[in-house]
Amino acid sequence: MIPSTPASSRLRTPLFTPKRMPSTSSLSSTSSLESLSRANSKAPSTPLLTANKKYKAPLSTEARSKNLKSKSMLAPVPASPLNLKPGSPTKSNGGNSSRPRTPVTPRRGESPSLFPATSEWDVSNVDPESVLVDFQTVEAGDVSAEIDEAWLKSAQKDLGKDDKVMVSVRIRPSDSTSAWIPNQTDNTIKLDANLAKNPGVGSGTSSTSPFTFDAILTGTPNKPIYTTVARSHVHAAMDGYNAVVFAYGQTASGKTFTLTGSQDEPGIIPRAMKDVFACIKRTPSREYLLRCSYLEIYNENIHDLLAPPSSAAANPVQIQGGVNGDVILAPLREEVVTSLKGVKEVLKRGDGNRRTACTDWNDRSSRSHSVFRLVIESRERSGGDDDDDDEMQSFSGRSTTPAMNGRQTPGMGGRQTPGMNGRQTPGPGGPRLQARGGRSVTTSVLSLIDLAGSEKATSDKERTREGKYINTSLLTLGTVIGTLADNAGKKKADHVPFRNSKLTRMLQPSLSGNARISVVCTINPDTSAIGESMSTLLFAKRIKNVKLNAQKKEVVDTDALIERYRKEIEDLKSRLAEREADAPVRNRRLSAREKIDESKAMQDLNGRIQQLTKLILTSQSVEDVKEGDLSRPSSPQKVNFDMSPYELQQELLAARTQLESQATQILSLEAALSTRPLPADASDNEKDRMIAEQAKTIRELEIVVNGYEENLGEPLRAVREDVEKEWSGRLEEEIKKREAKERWADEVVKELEKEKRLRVKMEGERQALAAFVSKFDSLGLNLGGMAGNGGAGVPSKLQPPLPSQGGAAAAYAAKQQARLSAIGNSSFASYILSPRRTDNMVLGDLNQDPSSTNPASNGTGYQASPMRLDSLKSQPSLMEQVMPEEEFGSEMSFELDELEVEHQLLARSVAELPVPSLNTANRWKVANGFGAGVAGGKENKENEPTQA
Ligand SMILES: Nc1ncnc2c1ncn2[C@@H]1O[C@H](COP(=O)(O)OP(=O)(O)OP(=O)(O)O)[C@@H](O)[C@H]1O
Repeated sequence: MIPSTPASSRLRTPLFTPKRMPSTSSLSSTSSLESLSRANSKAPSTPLLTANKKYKAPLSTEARSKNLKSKSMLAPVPASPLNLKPGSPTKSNGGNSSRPRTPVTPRRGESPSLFPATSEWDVSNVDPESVLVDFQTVEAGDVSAEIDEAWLKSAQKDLGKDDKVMVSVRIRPSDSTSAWIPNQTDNTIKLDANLAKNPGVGSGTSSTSPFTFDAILTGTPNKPIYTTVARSHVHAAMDGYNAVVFAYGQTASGKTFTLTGSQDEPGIIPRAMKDVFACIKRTPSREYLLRCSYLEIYNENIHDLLAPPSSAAANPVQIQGGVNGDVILAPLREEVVTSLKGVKEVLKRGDGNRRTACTDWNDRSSRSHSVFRLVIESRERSGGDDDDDDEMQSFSGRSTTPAMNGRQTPGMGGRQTPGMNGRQTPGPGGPRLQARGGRSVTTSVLSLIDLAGSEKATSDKERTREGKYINTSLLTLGTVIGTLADNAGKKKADHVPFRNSKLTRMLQPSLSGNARISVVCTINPDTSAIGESMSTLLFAKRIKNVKLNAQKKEVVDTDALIERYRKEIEDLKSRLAEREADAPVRNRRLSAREKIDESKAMQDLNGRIQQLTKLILTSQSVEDVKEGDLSRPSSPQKVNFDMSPYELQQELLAARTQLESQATQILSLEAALSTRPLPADASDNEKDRMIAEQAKTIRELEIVVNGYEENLGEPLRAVREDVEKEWSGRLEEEIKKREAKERWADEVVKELEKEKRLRVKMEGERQALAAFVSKFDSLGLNLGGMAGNGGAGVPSKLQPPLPSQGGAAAAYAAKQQARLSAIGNSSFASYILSPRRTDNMVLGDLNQDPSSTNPASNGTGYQASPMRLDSLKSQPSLMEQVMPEEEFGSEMSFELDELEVEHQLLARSVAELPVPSLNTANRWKVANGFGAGVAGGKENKENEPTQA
């Protein structure tokens, strides 16, 4: 699309000459490669015009003189001032305001004859069989003289074997000091250390470590570039492998110069075409069908550069998913070429359509990614035997020979893509050349790609918009390459975002591995471009790690094979029938040994028939797989409703074809099944053989299943390890907790035992005490009667109370009570001897009313000793009591101060006995707690020594 010129621009004097292709007339008269190169080369820039361009490094003297030379060879530019090419000022030089807007190279229109609505070479209009190229049809002038036998031999060895992308770096010549130090001996390149240190010049990177690639190339000549980076790939394509060569680098670094070249320095594309014809010339055994297409990706739209402008604009090329990961581009014109001249015309037409424009950095900057594709199909040359077959073939379709089940074998692409005008356009990779007479067809695609260069924002809005699309798609390419390299390095299968841009989507099959790839990374050596060059080198380093595994694509002539097998089966069957018919007569004459031999021969015949039947089925399956893997059942795919109606239609078509194919496969399997059962009279040998076969199949299946389990087991093992780790941690924790509890339980048990011992001891003491008390009670002394005081009055030291019957027990209880209260009420001792538990032997008994009518009283008002003893005895044993939870101090003593009690008792038993010692008396008083008044310290004081 030609951008409309803004009103402001229209007012200005048109001071520029659009950089466009020379007119057709100026080129059509020549057929030499030089004229092609000239046509494809960009208009050379004069030093004057490029002097103040950013990144537009002055070219070497050699390059400049060559450019000037090529300029002089182009169509003469009139001296009119209107036609003078203006300089492209830098932004600082006024930028947009002073520079007239440079339109994109006009698409078509200027030379309508270049863009015919239809072409006689359009593949849909020609019979492939009539446009084959072989060693006889190639003209001598079309071949490159550079291929010699020695090179061919060495190239053959490596074709398709390299599983890595070939990465080369080309440094554009420059008059200014180069920031990079190349070493062509060890193929390394590194940043000049002085520049890296200088932050004003460098890109901010301090890395001076060298990058190593497959080749480091310098200088202007394109021949060594082609020989090093592209020739082996072109030959691989001729040998049946897909091959891709592309140039990557910042704007104005020399990508187009490398791919297309100039008149004096033809680039990779023209040289590759010469090599293609040279290869054909050197291969007399094969015949070729060559067809080319040319497209560009501009602002994320794909334009067919060979299609008529009107239809191309109305029908942008769509990318569709093909079978086996292929992509189908439709509608895309493919033109058959039979000579170098034909290729040149196609290229010329396509180049005329390419969008280039003058930018701040490049007079003729590619504003799009351009892809030139050559589909190469070849097969063994016919010896003439199958010429009759040729007549049976329709030029646009496949063999009409019905296959075994009467089915029509689908084409390799599995479907025919309707073209723009309803014509049938095969997708790329869909062979037009038919495998026939047992001769298989090899198909490959050679893609030569000139990427647009990454660039910074320019002063022109349109250029900036284009730049954004360019940078975004290059960024996606970088991401895709990065992920592929990562996947290859770490053996991962991360999602690769091929669909994020048209470029990566189109390159998907190749980048996924099914192509030999060579990348030329072009760099501008200027110090001002260190950052961009560094990023180009990093891209180059990443793509080096992408793994490839290019496979030859071969289509065998299954129909011919099947026909041959069928004939042989018929022949064998008739021989078998003959033998069986005269078997009864013959068998009579045969010896036993001959009969065995005869039976063996029959078995062999049967075996061969079965083998051939199997082969027929296998050939058909192979064909199905090769022709689009349609026979293999696949899980239903999700329908992407974002697809255009056209794409959906294609999907529908593909699905229908797949259904048909599956139906066919069912038929084949049924046929196979019907041949399986053994005949009733099958010999033991035959049965053994079949059993052995089945056993083998089972073994194979077991191997597959084991392998599957191992693979599947891997993630499970990882999960199990994680779980084990987690649970072993928990288990340890639990064990620790349990041990702590056990320790605690041990301690509790020990404490309980201690407690038990204590209780036993206490019980012993209690019983001893009871015995002691009963002993004193049995003396019959009136300990509680206070006889010495006349039976009344308060006891004093001078008149201590006389011992009374049961008094010892009371005295003891009182003493214990006093002791325990000192220890604390909550103690075990207070619990044992608390009033609650000794209701009938309270201390207050000593002061009990003598007139008490208590039947237990002995008339003195005090409980009889036996009663108290009984009461004491009626106390539950300590051993039977509930264990108190508190821990009792070990310092608790229940020992009875027997001596003292005895002493007191003796003192009381005789009224006039000498007064007990002061200390003893005091202790006794306190211990016996003579009522509130008696116990009070005051009253005690009154009764103390003064009274004495
Ligand atoms: N190796 C070289 N020897 C001589 N001249 C060169 C070389 N490489 C590039 N040039 C010149 O430098 C200029 C820019 O090169 P070219 O157009 O190939 O860059 P590009 O990378 O394709 O830029 P863009 O991405 O903008 O299209 C052209 O005039 C070209 O002739």
